[in-house]
Amino acid sequence: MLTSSMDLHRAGRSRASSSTDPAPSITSSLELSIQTRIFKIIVIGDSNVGKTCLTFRFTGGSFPDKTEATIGVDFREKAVVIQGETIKVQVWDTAGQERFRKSMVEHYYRNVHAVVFVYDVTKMASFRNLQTWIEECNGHRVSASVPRVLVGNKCDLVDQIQVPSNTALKFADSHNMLLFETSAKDPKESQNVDSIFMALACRLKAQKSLLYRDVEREDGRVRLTQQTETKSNCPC
Ligand SMILES: Nc1nc2c(ncn2[C@@H]2O[C@H](COP(=O)(O)OP(=O)(O)OP(=O)(O)O)[C@@H](O)[C@H]2O)c(=O)[nH]1
Ligand SMILES: [Mg+2]
Repeated sequence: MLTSSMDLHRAGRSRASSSTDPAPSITSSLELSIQTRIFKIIVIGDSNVGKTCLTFRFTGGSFPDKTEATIGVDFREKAVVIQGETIKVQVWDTAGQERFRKSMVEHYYRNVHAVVFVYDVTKMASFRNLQTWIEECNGHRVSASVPRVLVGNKCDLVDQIQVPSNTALKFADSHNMLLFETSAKDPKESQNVDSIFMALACRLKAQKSLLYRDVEREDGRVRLTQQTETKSNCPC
């Protein structure tokens, strides 16, 4: 799992103060946690469409040399600044293979803030299967107000494209989703990959104020309870 710059920053601060007085260190670390909003974004789609590579490109800024099928889920995080506010984008890179995801599905959809559906532009079957992924999402009571986007990946394989852009666009329109066609592999597309997650983060910031109010302790761990309220439009 990658660590966000916010995590490093937070760890640094708490280490610095803990050498003199451990009590303020715990307090300031907790205050920072409370102040930082977290947007949970899940990435869904067939196995091999490039979910891991896309999330790696966004959070790590590169294309992984080698990937293996994701088992369960991999968490990746990135701190982004939107209109002066630092927000932690928590990306859930889910498993596409049924055998590696079945025990995790409930966790994927719980308290999700946005959904990214991915298909492979060189595999028509991965595009057709989107309907099944959308049904699974709807079946887990994900509210219609949760933003969803469609991503056609592997656009660098120009000679192998099977899913025409206009077909994908029609599908996206009919499901009220934005369409991004991109490549996790092509470094020239990296800004486009970033814009998928940034567009969602901006939209979420405009929609909601996720306030972390009630701090509970459970099994020795601190759990932050979130509350949602409406906010003004984001000009991003
Ligand atoms: N040419 C090209 N290959 C890609 C791209 N993105 C991913 N791949 C390749 O596609 C294969 C699968 O990528 P992954 O990111 O592991 O796929 P996944 O969707 O996470 O698969 P699961 O974890 O099994 O669900 C790997 O061999 C990647 O190198 C891309 O944009 N272009
Ligand atoms: Mg994967």
